[in-house]
Amino acid sequence: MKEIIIATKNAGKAKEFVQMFAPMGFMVKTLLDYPEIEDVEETGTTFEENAIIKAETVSKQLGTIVISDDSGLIIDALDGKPGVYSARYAGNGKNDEENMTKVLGELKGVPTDKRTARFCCTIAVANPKKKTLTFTGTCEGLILEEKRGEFGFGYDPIFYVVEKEKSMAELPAEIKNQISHRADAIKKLKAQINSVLKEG
Ligand SMILES: O=c1[nH]c(=O)c2ncn([C@@H]3O[C@H](COP(=O)(O)OP(=O)(O)OP(=O)(O)O)[C@@H](O)[C@H]3O)c2[nH]1
Ligand SMILES: [Mg+2]
Repeated sequence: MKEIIIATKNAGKAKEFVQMFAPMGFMVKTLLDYPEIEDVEETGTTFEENAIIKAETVSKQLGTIVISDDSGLIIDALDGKPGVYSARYAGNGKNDEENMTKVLGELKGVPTDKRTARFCCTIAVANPKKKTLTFTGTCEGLILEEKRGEFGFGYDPIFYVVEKEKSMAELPAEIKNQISHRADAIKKLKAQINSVLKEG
């Protein structure tokens, strides 16, 4: 079976990579399968920089092709925050609930038309023998005033997808995986998958 290694410890992302790559016959491995690999520090200021740092660091250690995903939420009324700090917006070690509570507090009183936001995802593919490639996807939406829905992960319960009239967490995985920022980036990656996964 063909195998891809995703340099992530985020179980929500890992599940979506499995859902989107298993139908193509890929076995997806993540850093949960490589406990010896230490956390990679995300020192970049953009999704692209962080995606490249994660993929290249792990690719060097494993000596093989490694794919990473750096993603997050950009909120216009907060000048683009939480952005690359999405995972740790409420502080290091804080969780999705605390991050959402912080965002909702900061947007209190902001009217609907000013609550525009987008999810962004950059996937990097690092190959020890080639230049690193990146693929970026986005998904537009609005930030709700309260959480809705139980599916997905991260900020999905407060992210409203206008054309579906539902929060991202109210959409089943099959739908999220057609419209999300990650789906958009993965579509671009899949279009070049054979050359991307060539070792030499
Ligand atoms: O509602 C959401 N739906 C999504 O589809 C989604 N994708 C990303 N995010 C948020 O952005 C952070 C990424 O930060 P991030 O790329 O550094 O990942 P991470 O630190 O969680 O894991 P790793 O891949 O670095 O190991 C995550 O924690 C989430 O808060 C999402 N939220
Ligand atoms: Mg991270």
